[in-house]
Amino acid sequence: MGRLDNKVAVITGAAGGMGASHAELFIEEGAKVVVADFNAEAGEEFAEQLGENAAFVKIDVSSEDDWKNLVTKTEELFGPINILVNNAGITNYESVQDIDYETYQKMMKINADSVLLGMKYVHPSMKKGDTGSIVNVSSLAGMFSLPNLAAYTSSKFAVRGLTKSAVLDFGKDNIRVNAIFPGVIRTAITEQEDTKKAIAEMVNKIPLQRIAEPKEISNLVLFFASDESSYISGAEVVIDGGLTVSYG
Ligand SMILES: NC(=O)C1=CN([C@@H]2O[C@H](COP(=O)(O)OP(=O)(O)OC[C@H]3O[C@@H](n4cnc5c(N)ncnc54)[C@H](O)[C@@H]3O)[C@@H](O)[C@H]2O)C=CC1
Ligand SMILES: CC(=O)C(C)=O
Repeated sequence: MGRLDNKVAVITGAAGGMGASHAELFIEEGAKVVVADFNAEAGEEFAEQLGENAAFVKIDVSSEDDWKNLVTKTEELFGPINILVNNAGITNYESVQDIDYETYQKMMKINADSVLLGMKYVHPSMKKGDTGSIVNVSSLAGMFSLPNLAAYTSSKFAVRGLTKSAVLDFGKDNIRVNAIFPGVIRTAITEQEDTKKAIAEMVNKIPLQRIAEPKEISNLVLFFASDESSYISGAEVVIDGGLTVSYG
């Protein structure tokens, strides 16, 4: 028996990075998975690799119309949604004084507004089942700021706030909402040329002395997605190899 048997899951940003790792694990555990991403080429290929229990649906997570379409398509393919992982996100390494307003707004739309839209439009579908689970992906930068991360930090603090609001608003529908706060994980985001130096400096400070692999985050997401966490809502779990001990 899988830990997600009979569950329908939507994972945003699942064409690559951590989202793809979550999708693989969810499929192994018996879920039906919608790989939701705006990278259609990678997303389609990946969903095909995952097999008949996966499908790709194109979405720009900052578009209201795309969310409506995603919910309709998911229900047509697999039925009502039980699990939503709001994972898609982008980074920007600029300071408060240097960032231009347009870039700031784009970051907020993709990283934060997307979480509001996802929860808002998936909620009616989740209510059709007995229970639901939403996992919102913040970051260490949703707990503490780091230099030159003005927009990213704002957006990830917003994810934390939106999670708290949804815990209160969705509890009566037996929908649980939790947030995770990853540290430094090996994906395209941390491999970018312009960020390598900053990332290396962070990794030096990690008590476990290494970067994390995506699968290590997927194990936590799986726990929140499954019924094993049936009485957990509003949890905020930092998963960072101990890095934030020295921030607190
Ligand atoms: N990699 C890291 O060290 C950390 C990452 N995070 C967060 O984890 C989440 C996943 O990050 P990674 O896997 O590292 O990133 P990634 O860059 O490897 O993957 C992100 C995925 O999101 C998709 N995406 C980007 N914008 C989109 C949009 N507007 N609509 C739909 N899909 C979109 C991309 O196509 C890509 O498939 C993000 O929210 C990120 O902020 C948080 C803490 C640390
Ligand atoms: C990319 C990110 O969220 C970091 C390094 O905190």
